[in-house]
Amino acid sequence: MIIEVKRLHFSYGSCPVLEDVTLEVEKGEVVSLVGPNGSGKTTLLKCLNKILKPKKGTVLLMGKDVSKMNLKELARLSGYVPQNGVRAFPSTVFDIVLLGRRPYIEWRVSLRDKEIVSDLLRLMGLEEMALRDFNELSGGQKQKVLIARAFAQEPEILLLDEPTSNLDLKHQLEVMNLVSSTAKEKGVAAIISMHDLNLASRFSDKMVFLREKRIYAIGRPEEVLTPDNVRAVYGVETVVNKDSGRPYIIPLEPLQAPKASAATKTA
Ligand SMILES: Nc1ncnc2c1ncn2[C@@H]1O[C@H](COP(=O)(O)OP(=O)(O)OP(=O)(O)O)[C@@H](O)[C@H]1O
Repeated sequence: MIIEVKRLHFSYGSCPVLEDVTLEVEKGEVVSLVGPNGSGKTTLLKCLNKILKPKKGTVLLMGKDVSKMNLKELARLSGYVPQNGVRAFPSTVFDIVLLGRRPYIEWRVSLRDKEIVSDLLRLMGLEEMALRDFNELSGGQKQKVLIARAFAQEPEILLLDEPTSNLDLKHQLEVMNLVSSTAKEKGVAAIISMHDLNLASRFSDKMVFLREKRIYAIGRPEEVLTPDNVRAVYGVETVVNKDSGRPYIIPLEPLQAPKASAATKTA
């Protein structure tokens, strides 16, 4: 098992956000974290990457307690792409992606480091902007550069927080295909928070539904992407279509909130 989360609890101050979260991810598995706004997806990813410290429970990466790892060790193991792109000092796209090699660079950048970066820029269609200032890119372009940086780390684990939120349809598919093929070919374990349930269904081996601080459902998309689960987690009626292999949903209507009482209306 590459990732093992055991009975994790997390609070911001006195406000609990995650309770009793247990999760296992194997080599080569792509797991999507889904759930409404504020359900704790980002918080969970940050606990996995030692950015946040859980109140209780453990996170083991490759069998080792993440709280006992130093930053270099963690960076070799895990590539994290935050939700809202970072602002960097003026630096080129090439140099930002090269930062992903930092855990491996001892005295100076090697030819191999540069080749890895060039290959990734080509693979992700970023070659033409290699010498542009990162801060001048569009939101989607920045997102792709940060994903390339995470890949440059050659990690065993990828933690991606809404990696496709700023991407157009074609780039969404390109990035998700890249994550999926890297997972399968290199045995990387990926945990990805997402809002697009259909994209999650198409590319994940497992989906994790978070609701009210806890895991509400976990399993293969065919098992858990059901109208009942979507209603319970999001409060939306859906039709689930299964005619193309993986299930995909067609949202109908949000469930009606209880009608306001006469007293409330006239107040
Ligand atoms: N730094 C913080 N301090 C206090 N509360 C926070 C902090 N960051 C997040 N929260 C709260 O923790 C809860 C979970 O937030 P989190 O960002 O993990 O959710 P999410 O599922 O990633 O949401 P979204 O889908 O909107 O990105 C929310 O109620 C949020 O308001």
